[in-house]
Amino acid sequence: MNRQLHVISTGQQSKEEFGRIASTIHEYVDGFHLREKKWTAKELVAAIQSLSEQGVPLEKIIVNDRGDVAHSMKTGGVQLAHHSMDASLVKKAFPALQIGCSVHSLAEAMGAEKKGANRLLYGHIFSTASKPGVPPRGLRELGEIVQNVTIPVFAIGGITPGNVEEVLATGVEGIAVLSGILKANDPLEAVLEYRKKMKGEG
Ligand SMILES: Cc1nc(C(=O)O)sc1CCOP(=O)(O)O
Repeated sequence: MNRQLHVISTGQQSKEEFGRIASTIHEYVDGFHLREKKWTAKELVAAIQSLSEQGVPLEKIIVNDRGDVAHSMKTGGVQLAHHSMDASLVKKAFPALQIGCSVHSLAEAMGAEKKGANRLLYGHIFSTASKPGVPPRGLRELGEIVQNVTIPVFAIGGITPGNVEEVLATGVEGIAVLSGILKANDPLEAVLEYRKKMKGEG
C-alpha cells in the first residue's frame, strides 16, 4: 500500500516562503494543508493561486476551516477543526467537497464519519513543540480508530522518520507532518527521508 504524506503549514511562514518550499517538494507530497488562521479568505485565495502557478496541483491543496474557499478554488478539500462549521453543514453546502476532520478520540472519529467526513486526522501522537502543553495521545487509540471507521485515517504530531514505521503499523492511510519538513534545514532532503522510511527502506 502506498501511504500518503501530507504537509501542514506552520502559520508562521510567509506565503512566499511556503510557496518556495511547496514548489520544491510537491512531487513527493500528497497533500498540503493551508492551516493559516490569520489569513483572510482573500489571502488564502491569493496563496492558492500562487501555489498553483508554481506547479502545485490544486487537488493537493487542502484548506483548513474554510469550505467556501476550498470549494470556490476547486482544491482537494477542506480540513475541519473543533472550531469549524459542522461537517454535515459543510457537506450540505458543498456536496462534492472532500472533507477532512481533525479528531482527538475514538468517539469524535466515529461521530465525524457519521457526519460525512471523507478522512480523519488524529493526534497528536507523540509530544511535539508544535502542540505545547497537551500530553501526547500515543498509538493505541489511533489503532482503535483505524479498526472502527471505514474512511482513511491520518496520524499527526511528532512524527519523524525514526518513528514513522510504528505509526504506519497501525494501518493508517498516511501521516501529516509540520516541523519535520517545514522547519528542516533542507525540506526536500527531509521529505525524501520520510518517503524512504515510509517505503520501509533505510
Ligand atoms: C497541526 C497539528 N494538529 C495536531 C492534532 O493533534 O490535531 S498536532 C499538530 C502539529 C503537528 O506538528 P509536528 O509535525 O511539528 O509535530
